[in-house]
Amino acid sequence: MTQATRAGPFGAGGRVSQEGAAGRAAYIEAAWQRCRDEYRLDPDRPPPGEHIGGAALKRLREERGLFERVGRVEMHRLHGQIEHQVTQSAAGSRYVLMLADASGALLDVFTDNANADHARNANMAPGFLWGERHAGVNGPGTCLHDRRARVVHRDDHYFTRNARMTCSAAPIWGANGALLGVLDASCLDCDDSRAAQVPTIALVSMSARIIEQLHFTHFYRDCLILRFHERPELVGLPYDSLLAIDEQGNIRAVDSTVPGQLGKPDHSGMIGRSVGELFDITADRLFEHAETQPFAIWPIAHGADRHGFASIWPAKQARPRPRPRAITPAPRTPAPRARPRETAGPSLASFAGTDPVMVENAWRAERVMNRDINILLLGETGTGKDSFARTIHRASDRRDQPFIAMSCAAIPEQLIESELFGYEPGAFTGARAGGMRGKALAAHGGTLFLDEIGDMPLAIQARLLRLLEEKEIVPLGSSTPIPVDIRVISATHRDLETLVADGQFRMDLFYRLNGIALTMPTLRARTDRAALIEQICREEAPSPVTLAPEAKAALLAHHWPGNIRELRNTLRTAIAFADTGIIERNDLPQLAQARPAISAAPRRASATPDEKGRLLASLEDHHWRIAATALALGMSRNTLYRKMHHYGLMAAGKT
Ligand SMILES: Nc1ncnc2c1ncn2[C@@H]1O[C@H](COP(=O)(O)OP(=O)(O)OP(=O)(O)O)[C@@H](O)[C@H]1O
Repeated sequence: MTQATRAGPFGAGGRVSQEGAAGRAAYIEAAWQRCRDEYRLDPDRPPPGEHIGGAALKRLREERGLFERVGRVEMHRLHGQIEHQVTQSAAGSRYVLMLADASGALLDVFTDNANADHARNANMAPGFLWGERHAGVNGPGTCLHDRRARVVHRDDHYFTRNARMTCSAAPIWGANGALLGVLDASCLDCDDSRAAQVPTIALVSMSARIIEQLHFTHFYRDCLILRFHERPELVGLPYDSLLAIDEQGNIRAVDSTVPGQLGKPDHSGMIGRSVGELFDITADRLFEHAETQPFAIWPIAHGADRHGFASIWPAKQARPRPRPRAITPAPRTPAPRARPRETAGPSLASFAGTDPVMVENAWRAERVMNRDINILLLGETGTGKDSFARTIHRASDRRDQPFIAMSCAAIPEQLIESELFGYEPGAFTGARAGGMRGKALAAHGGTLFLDEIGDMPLAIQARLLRLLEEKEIVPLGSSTPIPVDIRVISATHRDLETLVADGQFRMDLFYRLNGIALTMPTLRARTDRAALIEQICREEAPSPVTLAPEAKAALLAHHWPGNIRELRNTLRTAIAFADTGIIERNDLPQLAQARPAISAAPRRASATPDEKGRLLASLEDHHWRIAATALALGMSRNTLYRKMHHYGLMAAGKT
């Protein structure tokens, strides 16, 4: 068939035939229609194959390292299996296997030497884009669009250059409904009928499932994995369903088969719930199983009439499970409080807890943290932007390099430039004799965290943009640029788009910083509030404490305008007062009283008339010590600095 005569399912002239072209599936017709009407592709004029470029491919592979690694192992196995079970050809397989991410970019290609040139000429090489928009109707592209396993047989392909192939492609799902990518087996020069593809698509779908499971169990290696199926002989095989259970006994993630197995529409109502809410087993019993009978298979029920079998796989990277809180008051000995260290801290998954928004944030951060993509963290004060930035840094491949934080709100405007870019000796009056390196250079090789980026003075924004684009700095008083290799994470509670609209923030800088924006949920919106309260109690208490039920109820009901920071401060104080080792409701007096206007008001609300006076009084009470004043007012130091700046409050003698 020549290009001129290829009509596809539309028939000659591009019209959709009444009954569809002979034997073609409806999904092929729909895909042709998309390519023609939506993507404006001409079947007779294929564009050249589109490649994402070497640097982008390198970043993509770094970012999808785990996916590619587990994919490659399985592709190797699948290739051998297809060769023996499907082609049964002594001359070797005619199949090329492809693994692509969810955008259709090929990450890996596997074939034998005989097909390697053919595959390369057909753009079957890492970095080429096989989404429908670039490659017309094809196995990986149409599978990704439809999110279902698809066979695209010979003339089903939109472009002639692919019309001798048959592709069998299956989606690969990540945790909590995310699409990871696609696995495809393409038979080059395929003479078999469409029906003959049935064994191939079955094998590809099974391999996609195996990749899903390997990825899931590895990604959640610090969790217990609960595996279940209605038939005991299928537990532990690729047919069963997987849940990741954290050390509190809460469901952190579910794989793609769980909602169907439990008769739910999707995963959303499950994340963050205790395992006991879905199954007839308590968290403690589950942990006991993990310790005493790992991998054993036992009956389990979910819902009144659903019975099945389960086994528990212990965490591969175990973190100690907290012991149940002692009810008997423990003698309280003063001990130094563990302070968070920058070099040690939770993994991304455990920082996220089980709140679905945070789980999604961690998932997305993991995907970009090793790429040249700037991360913008948004959210109210105290929601954990700074802590999340540090966690991302620790999880990234820059973890052994510096993490340098700079708050644009805490530094006087005239000093931000020199703090960030450094200066040469004698650059200005009052400069240090030896000059200063600046935060950007100090972060070389690591991460620069720009907190309160919305407060970055307009005058300095152009220099910051240059830093981000050119990856070099010019210290004040110098004319020689210094190359720097930094990853930038910025954070703000402010609405940057409004600042851009008001002319207070450069649009080009906004887009540059906003490679990916992650919004931190407020504490009151977090579904894992109860677990966070327990966790912070453990972190803050020198010896075990128990929360009385009324105290717990009050903590859960509180509005938390200061978010996790306020919660931590509240618990710290309560622990200090709870002499018996039990936090009672009256150890939480601040939850009862109406909150002072300055901390109860939303961050962007206009100030109350007496706010300045209240700030001044508190500053004086605390001898102008910023940390102590901020703590007493229930706000972050950044917020306090900003308000002081706003009201022109300065300790006598300071300028
Ligand atoms: N996931 C978490 N688990 C435990 N504690 C947390 C978590 N996230 C934040 N915190 C605690 O909350 C407090 C505030 O966190 P952080 O400074 O990161 O918030 P922020 O959003 O950067 O605040 P601001 O915008 O006011 O600077 C810190 O004490 C931190 O330890």
